[in-house]
Amino acid sequence: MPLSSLSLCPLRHQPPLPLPPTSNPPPPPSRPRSSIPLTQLARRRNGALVFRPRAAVTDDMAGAAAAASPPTLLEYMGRTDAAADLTVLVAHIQSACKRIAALVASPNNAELSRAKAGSGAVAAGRDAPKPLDELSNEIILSSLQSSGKVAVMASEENDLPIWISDDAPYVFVTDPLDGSRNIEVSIPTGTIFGIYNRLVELDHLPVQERAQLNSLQSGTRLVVAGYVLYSSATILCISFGAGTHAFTLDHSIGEFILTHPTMQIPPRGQIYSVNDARYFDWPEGLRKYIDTIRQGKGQHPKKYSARYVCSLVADFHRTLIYGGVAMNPRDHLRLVYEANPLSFLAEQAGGRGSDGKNRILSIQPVKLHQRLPLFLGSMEDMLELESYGDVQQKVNPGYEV
Ligand SMILES: O=P(O)(O)OC[C@H]1O[C@](O)(COP(=O)(O)O)[C@@H](O)[C@@H]1O
Repeated sequence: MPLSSLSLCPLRHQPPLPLPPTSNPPPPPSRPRSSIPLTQLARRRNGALVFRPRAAVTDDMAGAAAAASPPTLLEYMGRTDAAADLTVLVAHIQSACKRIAALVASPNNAELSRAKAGSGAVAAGRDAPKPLDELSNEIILSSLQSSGKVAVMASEENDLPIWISDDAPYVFVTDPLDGSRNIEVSIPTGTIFGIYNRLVELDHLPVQERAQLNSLQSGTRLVVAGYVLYSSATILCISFGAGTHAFTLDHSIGEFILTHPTMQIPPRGQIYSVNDARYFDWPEGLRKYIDTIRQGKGQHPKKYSARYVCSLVADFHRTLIYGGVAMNPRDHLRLVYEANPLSFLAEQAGGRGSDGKNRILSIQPVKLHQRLPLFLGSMEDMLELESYGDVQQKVNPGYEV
């Protein structure tokens, strides 16, 4: 079924846009994995697996390289005790994200954005969904439908959760394309998602109520959390509740390959990430914290550096690898499909996700699109930040840029 003809989702912004012709390229011809031997594996100090070119290749070396090849995402799942249903679902999610990766890199993006601007949607402001948000949402919904494994999808792009199937085992929450306001200047974007078990005890309820309550599960009940970063590399980072692992899309074989097994956020980093144009709207505690670490007068006696992409997945991904804190102090980000999955990944990597006061995962969602401040990062940096007490930005006038 063509995505553009989907009609069962109550999209906030109708009509659905046609997919650009280059959004779904045929997968590259697959190559036997044993033919990777032009590279050899090495491990970086931060734990990432990297490939180094080989000078010459013999059959023995090819065999050894095949044996040492890091697994694809599905091979990895096959080696764990992942449920078959979950593997099917993850296979569909990764396919959807490969399509979104192609979409965000498509030369048709500018044209799509101009078409939308011409339709008057710009008047809805900087937070108005962009065409690619809607297309990404359709791509994900369509793959969940064909997986047969999802009962309900709750998305940033839909006012209400969409009931898909009565008997399917999982609940899927997602921000299909975060950071899309940056798309015209090719800044990284990302998909965020979480998977819960369907609550069978709610099966007797009317469908809308069932859909809502299934989607409002506490983050502590997440079965899987993940994001896909669309940047110079396309990286799928995922946790099944036993560590956080990242897989990098190898375009030559069309597969996500394990590159960052069992990630650990350094207990302390030296980077803070925040939109500090908001400095004068910040509360005293947050200003003091930033002033202190900038000068190297905090618990860590080094001057901190600033990095801020303004794309949550990119800022979080950097923080996961280098450590430090990624801050969104105003109540702007969404608990259910942004803060919860990212906090789960942070915790599984030894870090912390908080709203400045409380652990994110212990906040019970009461509304699907509930917003809150979000702080993610290294354990020691997070505890130091929270010790300032007053770090949530209450003044939130809405910003034009
Ligand atoms: O404007 P601010 O306060 O810097 O907020 C930026 C944050 O908002 C986001 O763009 C998300 O906003 P949307 O959910 O409206 O796309 C994040 O990617 C980013 O971290």
